[in-house]
Amino acid sequence: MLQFVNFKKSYGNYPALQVPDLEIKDGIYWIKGVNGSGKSTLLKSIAGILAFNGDILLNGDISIKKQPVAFRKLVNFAEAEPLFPEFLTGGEMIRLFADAKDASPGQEREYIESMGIQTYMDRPIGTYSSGMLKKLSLVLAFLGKPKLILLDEPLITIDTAALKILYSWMADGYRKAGTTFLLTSHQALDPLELPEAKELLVENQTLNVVA
Ligand SMILES: Nc1ncnc2c1ncn2[C@@H]1O[C@H](COP(=O)(O)OP(=O)(O)OP(=O)(O)O)[C@@H](O)[C@H]1O
Repeated sequence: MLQFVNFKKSYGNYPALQVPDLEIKDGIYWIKGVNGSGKSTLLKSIAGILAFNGDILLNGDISIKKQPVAFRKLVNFAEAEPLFPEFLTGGEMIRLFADAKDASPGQEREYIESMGIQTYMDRPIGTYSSGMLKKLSLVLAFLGKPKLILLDEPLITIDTAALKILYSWMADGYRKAGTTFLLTSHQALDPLELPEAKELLVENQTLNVVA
């Protein structure tokens, strides 16, 4: 589902991450690695936020370099510490994303209600707490018909009820829609909630599938 071809990301002279040749099959993947190993660099590169050398292909033929719009329509990303324009309301942000990602009519309403964030959708994002912001960013990450959802530290700052909802969205996304998930987390995923989760390890400036 995701293929790295001579992938190299450097910051100046520092070679942060290299993945010469690796294919990741459909699934739910927990990306592990110590602080500074390159997990966020990996997700931001796949999301098309960071420039890098080499290529990343989706479903064997959609290249992030050659078909960036098609690629990014199918890949959604929630950042570890999301930053949105503070003057926009959550509802406006969601409508923007729903439009850009071709969400089906009413899809955003289902996610808003499921996460229970409808009460503050008309408030400017600048007034949100970190957990409120995180919930908004998680809703945005599920809009449209993504083939791949990247979640950077999705488990931090959200309350236990929201955590359960996130797990159920992921399980449904994978089992019913065949969406692949790559998520980083310094805390363990609940094996009862996501028994199919496999591990990827970022270590020594590269990425490996854990057997
Ligand atoms: N903008 C940048 N400029 C220079 N170096 C950077 C930049 N962003 C990240 N790095 C470096 O790249 C390496 C990987 O950073 P990255 O943020 O991807 O790690 P991480 O695994 O996500 O870390 P953490 O678990 O602490 O969030 C680190 O050595 C970091 O210092």
